[in-house]
Amino acid sequence: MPKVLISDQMSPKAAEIFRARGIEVDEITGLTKDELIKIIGHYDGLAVRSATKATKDVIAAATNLKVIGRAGIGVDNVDIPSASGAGIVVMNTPFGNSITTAEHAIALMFALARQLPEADASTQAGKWEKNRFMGVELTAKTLGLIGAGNIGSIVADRALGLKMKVIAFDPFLTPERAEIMGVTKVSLDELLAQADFITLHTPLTDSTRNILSAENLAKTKPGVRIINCARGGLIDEAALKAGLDSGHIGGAALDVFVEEPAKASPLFNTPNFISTPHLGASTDEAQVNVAIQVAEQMSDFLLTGGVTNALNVPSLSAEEAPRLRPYMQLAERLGSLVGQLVTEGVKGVTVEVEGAAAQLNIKPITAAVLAGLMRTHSDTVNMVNAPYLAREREIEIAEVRHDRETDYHTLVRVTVKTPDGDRTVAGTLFGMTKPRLTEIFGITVEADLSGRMLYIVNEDKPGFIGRLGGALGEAGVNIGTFHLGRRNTGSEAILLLSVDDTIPDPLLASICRLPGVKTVKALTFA
Ligand SMILES: NC(=O)c1ccc[n+]([C@@H]2O[C@H](COP(=O)([O-])OP(=O)(O)OC[C@H]3O[C@@H](n4cnc5c(N)ncnc54)[C@H](O)[C@@H]3O)[C@@H](O)[C@H]2O)c1
Ligand SMILES: O=C(O)[C@H](O)COP(=O)(O)O
Repeated sequence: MPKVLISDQMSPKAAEIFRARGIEVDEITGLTKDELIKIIGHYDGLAVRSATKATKDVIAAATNLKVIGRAGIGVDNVDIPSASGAGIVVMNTPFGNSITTAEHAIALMFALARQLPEADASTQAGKWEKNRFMGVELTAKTLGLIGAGNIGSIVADRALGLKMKVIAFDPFLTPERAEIMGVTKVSLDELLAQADFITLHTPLTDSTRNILSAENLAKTKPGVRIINCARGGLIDEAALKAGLDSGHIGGAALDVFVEEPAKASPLFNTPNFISTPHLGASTDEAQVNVAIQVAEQMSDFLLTGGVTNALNVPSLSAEEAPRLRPYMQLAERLGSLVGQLVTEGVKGVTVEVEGAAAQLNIKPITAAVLAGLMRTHSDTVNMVNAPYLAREREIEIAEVRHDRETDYHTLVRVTVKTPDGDRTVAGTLFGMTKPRLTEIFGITVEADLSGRMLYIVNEDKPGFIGRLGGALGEAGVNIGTFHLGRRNTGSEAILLLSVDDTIPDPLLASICRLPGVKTVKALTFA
């Protein structure tokens, strides 16, 4: 039974779903890094929000971990390259808390416009400072969105409802999408110059870090009010403090900080500054949404292989998974076959699908080919990390879907480009479930690829099979199955035998010395 650790505060719905699906769950929050490292090896899945840091060290200790699920959007607390390298799927729940976070941004915009926290504190202190808190209307003001994805779009929709004009800077926003959203696409400088309110809704990346730098803050309209419910690090906090102190910035509301938890910040107690402790996603509705979603996604993956919202592996629905599984097995074996037979450096891999296979999601098939191919050289390769390792090794990957009639109902063909030329193998599924080799390096050979096998290329001359059988028999090696193919009569033949025992090296050497033998290779398939 798979075992999952929930290491951050999460709606009880998550644990309920795991248990209902037959998965064992431990809920242990507030773990230190060392405590997490000590126990993570026991788990197949780790469910987190933003408090748990799934760092390189944690991942190195996670010897059984297969999936990390983020109940929320931002995955900057998960070292994805390390997870990919370790073959761990990382998934998030990209929409479950979007409305809630957008509403928090709008709430902070109202709070800034009317200085609600300060007015509240003053009133409750018995001061009744009616003249001190003069606000501004939102109607007809310009809201500048930096980032117009899921959350930015919802903020735009709500702001348009408030009769604001909305402009957006987002390099990936198409003019068509901007029109549908009812916003004007602008450059960053135009946004800085025009916006009365600026709200940030981008991830923290190299291109967004300090996007509101001292230089950019200086380009904003005097009195601008700024909201950040996305990620700490998008705004230069020292420059923001200076802008608030000088009065150039009329107000700022931060839900997120460079250092979290932010227990001491120079921004605290600055006039016109509002803060909340990373509450963007904190509503009952959003937390139930993300908890249900993460638990369903992780359970699907652990129980059926279905992949949804993964950041480091192609998606594969729970319905697709059972149909694709035999193909992935076939693909993995074809990859493994070429991986074991091709010794020269692999420069490229082409995966072609024909017949029924051409109707399927090709990405997982390719990932399985690469996993099989590279597993020959590494025990830690799997479908998750194989495409990354291939890219790292500068292996060119191509995928081709054929629409033509074939001899087989369904076919997967793998061609590996090597310095000595292309090497192609192909296979089909018997009864749509059983992987079966159909072609090896241009020669038709039908065989199961499983267990221990012996691959031999020899001159197609009489007497060879008898001599080979004799050599194996004398060494006490039992032949399970025997498959034969040849290019032309009397030319080159290929023999694929399944054998019950490991073939010792001296026996391989003596088979190599049999007259007419060109190549001998012992193969193993999972
Ligand atoms: N405060 C919270 O509790 C909370 C809750 C949910 C999400 N978030 C954060 O909000 C952010 C946005 O979430 P989302 O769901 O809208 O993400 P999203 O991926 O749907 O949208 C992000 C947008 O940013 C744009 N973008 C990327 N680089 C950019 C750049 N250099 N300049 C301008 N735009 C750029 C992208 O094109 C995209 O449209 C994420 O960082 C997420 O982690 C915070
Ligand atoms: O990216 C997110 O989803 C938010 O930052 C929410 O984080 P939280 O789950 O820790 O509240």
